[in-house]
Amino acid sequence: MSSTPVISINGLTKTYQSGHHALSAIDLEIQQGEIFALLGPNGAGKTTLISIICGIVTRSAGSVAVAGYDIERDYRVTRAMIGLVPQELTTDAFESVWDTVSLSRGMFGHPPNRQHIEKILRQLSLWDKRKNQIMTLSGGMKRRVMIAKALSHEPRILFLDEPTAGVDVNLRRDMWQIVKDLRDDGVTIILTTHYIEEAEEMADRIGVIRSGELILVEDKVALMSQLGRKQLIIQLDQVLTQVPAELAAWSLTLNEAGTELHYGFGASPGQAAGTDGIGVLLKQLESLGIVYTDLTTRQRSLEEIFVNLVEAEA
Ligand SMILES: Nc1ncnc2c1ncn2[C@@H]1O[C@H](COP(=O)(O)OP(=O)(O)OP(=O)(O)O)[C@@H](O)[C@H]1O
Repeated sequence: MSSTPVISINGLTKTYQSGHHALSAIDLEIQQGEIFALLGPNGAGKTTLISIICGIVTRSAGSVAVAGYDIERDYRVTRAMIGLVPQELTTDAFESVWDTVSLSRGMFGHPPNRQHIEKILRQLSLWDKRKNQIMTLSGGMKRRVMIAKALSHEPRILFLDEPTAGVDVNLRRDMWQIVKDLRDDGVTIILTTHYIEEAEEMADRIGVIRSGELILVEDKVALMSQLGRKQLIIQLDQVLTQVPAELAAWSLTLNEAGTELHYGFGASPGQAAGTDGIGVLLKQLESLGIVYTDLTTRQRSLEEIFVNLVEAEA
């Protein structure tokens, strides 16, 4: 991945005519060739943000540049670089797959290019359906047509607004593969999602948006290792009524039944670093005559991290 920002957003603010503040001073840079997932609850401002970049909604303040071009002053240039797959399916039901996708290319003023249309239809497994009317396709195939339409004018950047909302597990996995293949072709991808699993599976970076504020932007792996502390569960041979005072320094917690001690460790400040501390802890338990029957560790998932984050900010 190069470090050239393909999208630069500065102080972007949106207040709808109703007076609703949908976005507050968003600063964000999207790097060329990355998959960026915008995660947030309903009404957080995800669609508003991508609609502004795509020129569908006007900004109230701030600036957005795509490859250095301003999205309002140089609208035609920036819009031509962008493909948008909206949440709602918008296609003419009576048109054939081939005509729909070809027509979409023409709307961007591009001359016909049969080879390109064939390539994307094959890539999206739509080639065999190219003569079919859209209305005869399954929901999953219709979604693929939406992606094909968005790719028809060879955009450098593809926005996917909740690409897998309401689709079954198999199709979701197919979509993930399609998105990764597109990234391998050099397309920068920005997707919005409610599904943490989706961000965890696909994204290089994750932005969390809540009530119009971007509360976090982080590399996925770094995010998971910074926040994803591990937990050691010590199964006890006896029932304790409380954590022994001698172990106070370890910030242990006892489960309700008194049969398990829980120890959080990892990269968080103030905690014993790494796994070295565990050996010391276990020796100390032994010296206190506390017998354990089993040890397990678990890593927090991005889902837990996300829920904690949104709750902490609330
Ligand atoms: N045209 C509009 N006029 C007034 N308010 C709007 C308009 N469009 C969106 N909003 C409000 O702005 C806020 C952000 O909406 P937005 O669609 O960007 O959220 P979202 O994060 O995409 O939500 P979802 O996950 O439900 O799609 C919401 O409170 C919404 O009701």
